[in-house]
Amino acid sequence: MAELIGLLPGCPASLPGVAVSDDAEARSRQLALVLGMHEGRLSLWRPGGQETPLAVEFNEGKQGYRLSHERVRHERLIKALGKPREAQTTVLDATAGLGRDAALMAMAGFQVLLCERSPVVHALLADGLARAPSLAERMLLLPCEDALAQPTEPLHAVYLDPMFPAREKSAAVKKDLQWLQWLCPYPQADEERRLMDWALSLPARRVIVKRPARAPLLAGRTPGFSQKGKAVRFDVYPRG
Ligand SMILES: C[S@@+](CC[C@H](N)C(=O)[O-])C[C@H]1O[C@@H](n2cnc3c(N)ncnc32)[C@H](O)[C@@H]1O
Repeated sequence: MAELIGLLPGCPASLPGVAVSDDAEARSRQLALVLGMHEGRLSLWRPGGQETPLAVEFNEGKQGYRLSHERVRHERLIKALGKPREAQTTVLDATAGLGRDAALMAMAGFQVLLCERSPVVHALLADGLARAPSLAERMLLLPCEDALAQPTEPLHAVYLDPMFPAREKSAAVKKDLQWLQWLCPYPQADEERRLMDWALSLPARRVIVKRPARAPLLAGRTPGFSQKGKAVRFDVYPRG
């Protein structure tokens, strides 16, 4: 599907898509989405659409609020991570997406390695990090091709948040989530199993999996315990 994205002037080189000169051309070629610079940020939007373009922004709005130092320790994800052993504070976020969860972990004091396999999402994330230098000191975005690589350094945790189909009834699924769903296909059962096996094989003290509250277990694996919220839960697989 990625070839249906229009790439406006100013996009990073070598992204999958078709070069277009402006929004009007993207619309006339019936492209579903365009990527380009909007208000100084690399952004994704629907050609001719009224929605706010999607960009990674760590400093403003709801995300900026969630990232205040006082707030992050109340986040379930941070509780699921538990206390790191001294000098072993690195978390590998293997499904980084727009980096929201990774930023929470970084604000809580972890060093976060980020993998993202979608080149377009990777480019949005890289752009957001370039505009948030103090956060970027604790968030290292690995090259796109390094997804599912084999890090050798001891990790505190591996974090997985694979795509999961939105609930049928939520007609109000936000546009940016819809666009992300369009860019990043849902994993098939065998891919979920590979992802989980890979995560469990890494030198980490725990694997944490984010799921919608009522979703089945990832790859059918029973966790040691879960941090449950109304909408999502974090399944924790301690590794000793
Ligand atoms: C639900 S989103 C993650 C959202 C993220 N936790 C956040 O806070 O923004 C899932 C992301 O994982 C990525 N992904 C899925 N499988 C992957 C893999 N094997 N390696 C790297 N990224 C993967 C998808 O491209 C998608 O961007």
